Amino acid sequence: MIPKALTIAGSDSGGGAGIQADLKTFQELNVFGMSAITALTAQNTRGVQGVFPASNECVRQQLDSIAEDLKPQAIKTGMLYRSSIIQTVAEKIKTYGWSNVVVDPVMIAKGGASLLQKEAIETLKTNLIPLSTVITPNIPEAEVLTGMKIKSNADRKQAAEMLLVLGCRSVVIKGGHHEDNLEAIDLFFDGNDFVWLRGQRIQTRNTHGTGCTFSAAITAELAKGENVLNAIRTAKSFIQAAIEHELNIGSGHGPTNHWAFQTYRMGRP
Ligand SMILES: Nc1ncnc2c1ncn2[C@@H]1O[C@H](COP(=O)(O)OP(=O)(O)O)[C@@H](O)[C@H]1O
Ligand SMILES: Cc1ncc(COP(=O)(O)O)c(N)n1
Repeated sequence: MIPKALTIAGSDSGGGAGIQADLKTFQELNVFGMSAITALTAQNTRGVQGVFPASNECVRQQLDSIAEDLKPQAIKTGMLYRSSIIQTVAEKIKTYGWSNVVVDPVMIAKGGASLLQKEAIETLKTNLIPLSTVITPNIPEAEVLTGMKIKSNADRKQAAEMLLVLGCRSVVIKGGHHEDNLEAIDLFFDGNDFVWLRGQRIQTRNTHGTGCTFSAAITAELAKGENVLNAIRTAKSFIQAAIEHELNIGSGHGPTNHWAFQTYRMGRP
């Protein structure tokens, strides 16, 4: 069976984050990618110039069209923008019984633009996170979701425990925003074990779309039937290669290199 994955997210016209990063990542991991677009953004490596959200009906119909004909073995959510879109997505996940749900709680673009309305945070917590297999907040997102400051490793563990109480089955709190300048370390927790996933920190400004790419790689591996921790380990290796082998595209925060994992880690077939 061909593994198929669905991304429910925003479009990044610059090609480095959002739907575009997700589909490129699925493709690189040999997974057939599908998409439901929640918002169009006018965006490049310098920032977000415009946000044009889709109607609820538009999101609903995309999800129905996919579900009626194609069965994704895993799905991810990225930019959802407003509360009613989150509600629509949560309803459809339940209606279609979709499993292997990765929720990337995208809130703010690296340049500072808001990709999620403030009043939608509560809906994310109550409607969508309880349906998820894994959520992948960065440190600032984990702080918003828990209401606590995260500085030390002990803080991060405590935040992971609090996030599990929201009803997700597991969590990875990503360390890209941590002040450690030698390593980028992510923390996985599933209610039993804490696992620290370490990687060398690359000194670069080309980190546009790292979070999208990381969660898409987890989704692709889940679609193939991998368990959550193995999926996260592969995703960590995928994003490490994508940051390390930088492309230097654009004059701002450039995209990561989505073909680096295949080319340098796996060797192209
Ligand atoms: N400079 C870097 N060098 C190596 N890995 C990084 C770097 N920045 C982020 N990462 C990794 O990329 C992934 C995405 O993390 P992060 O940047 O925190 O997410 P987001 O894009 O949501 O803010 C994580 O696995 C993180 O450890
Ligand atoms: C449409 C869209 N979705 C998500 C992000 C977040 O990007 P990042 O992965 O760098 O946090 C973005 N900039 N644009």
